Amino acid sequence: MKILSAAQIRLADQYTIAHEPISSLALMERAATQCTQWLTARLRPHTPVWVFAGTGNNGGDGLAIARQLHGQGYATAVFVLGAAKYSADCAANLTQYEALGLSINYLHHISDFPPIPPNVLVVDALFGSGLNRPCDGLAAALIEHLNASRANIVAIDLPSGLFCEDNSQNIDENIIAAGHTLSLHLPKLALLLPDYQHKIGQMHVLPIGLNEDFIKNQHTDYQFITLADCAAMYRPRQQFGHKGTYGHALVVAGSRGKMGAAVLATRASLRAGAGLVSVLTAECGYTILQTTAPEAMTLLNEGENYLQGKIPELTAYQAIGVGCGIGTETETAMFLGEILGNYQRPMVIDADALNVLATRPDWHGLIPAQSILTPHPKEFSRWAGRWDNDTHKLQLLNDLSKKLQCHIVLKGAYTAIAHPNGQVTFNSTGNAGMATGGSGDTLTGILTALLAQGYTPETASILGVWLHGFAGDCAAAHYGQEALIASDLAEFLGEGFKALGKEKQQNSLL
Ligand SMILES: NC(=O)C1=CN([C@@H]2O[C@H](COP(=O)(O)OP(=O)(O)OC[C@H]3O[C@@H](n4cnc5c(N)ncnc54)[C@H](OP(=O)(O)O)[C@@H]3O)[C@@H](O)[C@H]2O)[C@H](O)CC1
Ligand SMILES: [K+]
Repeated sequence: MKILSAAQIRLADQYTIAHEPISSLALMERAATQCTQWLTARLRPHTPVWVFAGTGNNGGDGLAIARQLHGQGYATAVFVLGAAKYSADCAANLTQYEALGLSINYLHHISDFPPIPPNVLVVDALFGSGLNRPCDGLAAALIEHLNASRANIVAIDLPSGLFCEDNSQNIDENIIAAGHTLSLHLPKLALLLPDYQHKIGQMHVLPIGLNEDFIKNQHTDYQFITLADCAAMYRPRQQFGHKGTYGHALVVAGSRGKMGAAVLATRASLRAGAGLVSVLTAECGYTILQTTAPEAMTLLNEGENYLQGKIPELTAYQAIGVGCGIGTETETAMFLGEILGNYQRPMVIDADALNVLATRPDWHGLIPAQSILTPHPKEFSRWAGRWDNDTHKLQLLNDLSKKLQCHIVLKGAYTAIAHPNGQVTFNSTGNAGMATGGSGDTLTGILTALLAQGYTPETASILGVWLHGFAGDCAAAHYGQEALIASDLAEFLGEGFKALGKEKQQNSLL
């Protein structure tokens, strides 16, 4: 699913209107219907709904939603901010709403702002993708008033006051704090970045039938990965495959006290479909690994408590995942340097391997091109320095990806993957329950297994992050987010592969 700019979305609107063809008013009606259906599927009967509308098409959406809800028996009230020039479709919906004998409350001054009763649902239709300057004056005052009311707010298209892309100059209190944001047809970049998640709430993308061919031809550096996208990348098992077909993954992980990281990465690698998995760890982990991951071969190095000494022959492995729980002892750093110096295929580099390399920039040239690095934000800041806001962070992510020619998976909600070609992929799966120790080790195992099976690094990075999050969603549905632990993730990976297979099969029948 592409992430388009506000200008591109407007072009998609116009193209759809011209080529479907459909009138802009009918397209607005279609958008409103999607929002109304979303609302009525969740509203308790007879919940009063108060729509705060602007004078543009976002406001037009709001007025159409209010009319549709009224038609379904909901008690609605409409408040229009100012009475400046209305867009044609907003004016048309004003007329239609009034034609029902329903009154419109015009807000000209702060004194016009109504107190919001606690049981009212507020629909925010003040501004959408047409916001072209930070909110101020009466608009800012109304946003502050609505936020202060602590009402449940559903934002149409965007929380009013939030720009589609760059909010680096925005002011937090001038943005609606919504519990849910109904993004029309495509997500906007700002809805996928952490800075304003407290304003966006849960994002829902509602299709409104924009012309897909037009969208497909639009260039964008940003994509939001979905089940359909991943199914297209997924390669189901062939009948005559054998374990050699699916590669040999090497997990280099673990040290005394952090052997669980090696177990999690190894088990995830097995569950993610590698034909063979070996795990290279310190001697103290031998019995642990042989017991918890008997399907994997355990290699020992010369270190009792952490990796050190001579490295094994590496040519037998189609992929190596290194870093989980290895610690940052000097001998371990030397061991890592040896591995980097003797392996040229793309690797997965995570956790302590990232921390070791962050302090050794002179070793960065040893990182094989197209490798997959998987920092969490703190590990990333050790590589890229601090950032002021999400826009700056994305720039740093892109810069590092291009500099190293690697795929950088910046874990978070939503996980963002910067690719060396300048593209950035945002993941659509996962939940807060996955913010638990060992979740990253599991992702490293998955990515290593996908590389070993011959997926390209770009595909492996996207598919692996999606599978990891999908397994997390299944685990959260089963255990609840609080009770979800990292070892659950590998157990639900199969659900992700089954979902991909089903989606692929359905599409292939077309
Ligand atoms: N394809 C789709 O996604 C569809 C989206 N729809 C809805 O349309 C809006 C976008 O509508 P638009 O009319 O372009 O703009 P807005 O409604 O977001 O904004 C209204 C006008 O407000 C003015 N403006 C901008 N910034 C401010 C500000 N800070 N303070 C005050 N006023 C502001 C601006 O006019 P100016 O003349 O003042 O510049 C805007 O034009 C989209 O979000 C969807 O909700 C369609 O309904 C269906 C298809
Ligand atoms: K809005």
